Amino acid sequence: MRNDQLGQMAVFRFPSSSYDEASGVATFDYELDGPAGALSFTETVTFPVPAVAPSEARLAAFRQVLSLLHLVAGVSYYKAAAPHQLSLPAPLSQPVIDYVTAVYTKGLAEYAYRNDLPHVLTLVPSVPGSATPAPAVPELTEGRPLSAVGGGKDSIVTLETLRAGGFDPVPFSVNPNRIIEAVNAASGVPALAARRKLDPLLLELNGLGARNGHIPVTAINSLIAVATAVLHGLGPVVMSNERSASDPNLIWNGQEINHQWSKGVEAEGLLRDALAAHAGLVDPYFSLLRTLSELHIAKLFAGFSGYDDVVTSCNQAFKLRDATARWCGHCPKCRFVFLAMAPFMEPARLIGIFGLDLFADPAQIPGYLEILGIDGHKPFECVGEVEESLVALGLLARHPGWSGTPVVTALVAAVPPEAWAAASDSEVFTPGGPHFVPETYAKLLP
Ligand SMILES: CC(=O)N[C@H]1[C@@H](OP(=O)(O)OP(=O)(O)OC[C@H]2O[C@@H](n3ccc(=O)[nH]c3=O)[C@H](O)[C@@H]2O)O[C@H](CO)[C@@H](O)[C@@H]1O[C@H](C)C(=O)N[C@@H](C)C(=O)N[C@@H](CCC(=O)O)C(=O)O
Ligand SMILES: Nc1ncnc2c1ncn2[C@@H]1O[C@H](COP(=O)(O)OP(=O)(O)OP(=O)(O)O)[C@@H](O)[C@H]1O
Repeated sequence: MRNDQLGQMAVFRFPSSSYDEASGVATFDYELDGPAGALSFTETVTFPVPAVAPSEARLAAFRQVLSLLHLVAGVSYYKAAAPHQLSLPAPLSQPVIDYVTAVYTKGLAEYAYRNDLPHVLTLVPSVPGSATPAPAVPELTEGRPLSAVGGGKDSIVTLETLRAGGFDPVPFSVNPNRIIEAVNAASGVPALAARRKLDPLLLELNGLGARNGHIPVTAINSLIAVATAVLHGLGPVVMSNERSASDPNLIWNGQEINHQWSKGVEAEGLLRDALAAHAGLVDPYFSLLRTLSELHIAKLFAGFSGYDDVVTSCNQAFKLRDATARWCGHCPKCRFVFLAMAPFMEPARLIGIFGLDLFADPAQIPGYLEILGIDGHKPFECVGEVEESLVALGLLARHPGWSGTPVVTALVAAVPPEAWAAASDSEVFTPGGPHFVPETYAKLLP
């Protein structure tokens, strides 16, 4: 199939899905169709098979979560062509339609912006009828929490906070690579894992120049985590998504473009409502760190030195091919995390974690000016708010170990007086904003 044929695709469909209880393999089929012909894709997710067979009620709820995952995981294949029609396969309740619509519009907003495809922002799926919401079944989400581990500082803070609070969390990851495995080993807690495999045809089409871009991967990982928790008789899925994940990078065509949309609080609320309506799950998913800034989380992370040799937040280390061993040292996320951790660590410790000293290298200055809001817009990466970066820099200017370094010196001189005035320590270290943390867990937060 040539690239211009892909451009003519008119509709994206969800032909079928299946689940094999013995092997734990779920299969999700997708189809792009248009005047130049159709293309079919199959994605598989292999769930850990529970030692004890789940009850009928649990299995029924699990299958409902799988049917939602089928819809959401389609974004990877939809984006290869971005047709105007999204044809959902079955009657759905309104909260599910709302969530799926948001995943394909707001979750793909960065992709739409970068590929200049404004129609994606206003996509309206076609649905063959409406379904009645499921009755609530509270016992399906009572149990040990499942703590999603991505290998970075945030999920380590969550895992350790849950442990310290006596919640006995089960670490869980999708496609754990050697970094996540090393983090799990450092925690000493036995972990669960699911394996997700993209259809190789997608990568082939990418190679031929198909449309490509960012997808709301947290939405997919979250649903795989919820499905695993339900299957294994565990409690809520606890995420580590911070306050700043809800902040857009820019406005385009009157709509917010947020690289981290599926980590934001709007996505969290919509997903919770969809899981309640579709599978009867009560409080199945929340982010423990929702009210905290990235800087606050970095401060908490500094209290857990047992992960220094393994923690890695750089996205380059999580590519399917040619991944870096740990921190790449030259992306916005590396810059931001180095800046956020530095006020709370002596140079030797932080340089040990990263394997290099970003503040010794003047070539890092232009990238830092973006993060500080002095140049360009907030980078399309998981970085904190401009205010947090300014507060961190203010702390570094007074830090004996860091204040005289070439990068800190240059950045302190570059920040205009009005920017310093707008940055307030108290806001950054005061938890705030909307969240869905249940009462029993909220007491764990500072
Ligand atoms: C690791 C990474 O940043 N990947 C993005 C990158 O992909 P790249 O081509 O450099 O390498 P691969 O990750 O190996 O992917 C190969 C292609 O496969 C497709 N694909 C991959 C995963 C998936 O779930 N669906 C897919 O369709 C895609 O076509 C890849 O080209 O650039 C891509 C294009 O811009 C991005 O789509 C890749 O992003 C991954 C889905 C990914 O895992 N990204 C996370 C690191 C990420 O962005 N996390 C956000 C969370 C935001 C959210 O709302 O969820 C964050 O940390 O802020
Ligand atoms: N492979 C994965 N499997 C399960 N959950 C994941 C995976 N990758 C990320 N997550 C979860 O998704 C959320 C967003 O991921 P993100 O990469 O921002 O977090 P992180 O790795 O904990 O920390 P950092 O921001 O330092 O990278 C977090 O709650 C994280 O635990």
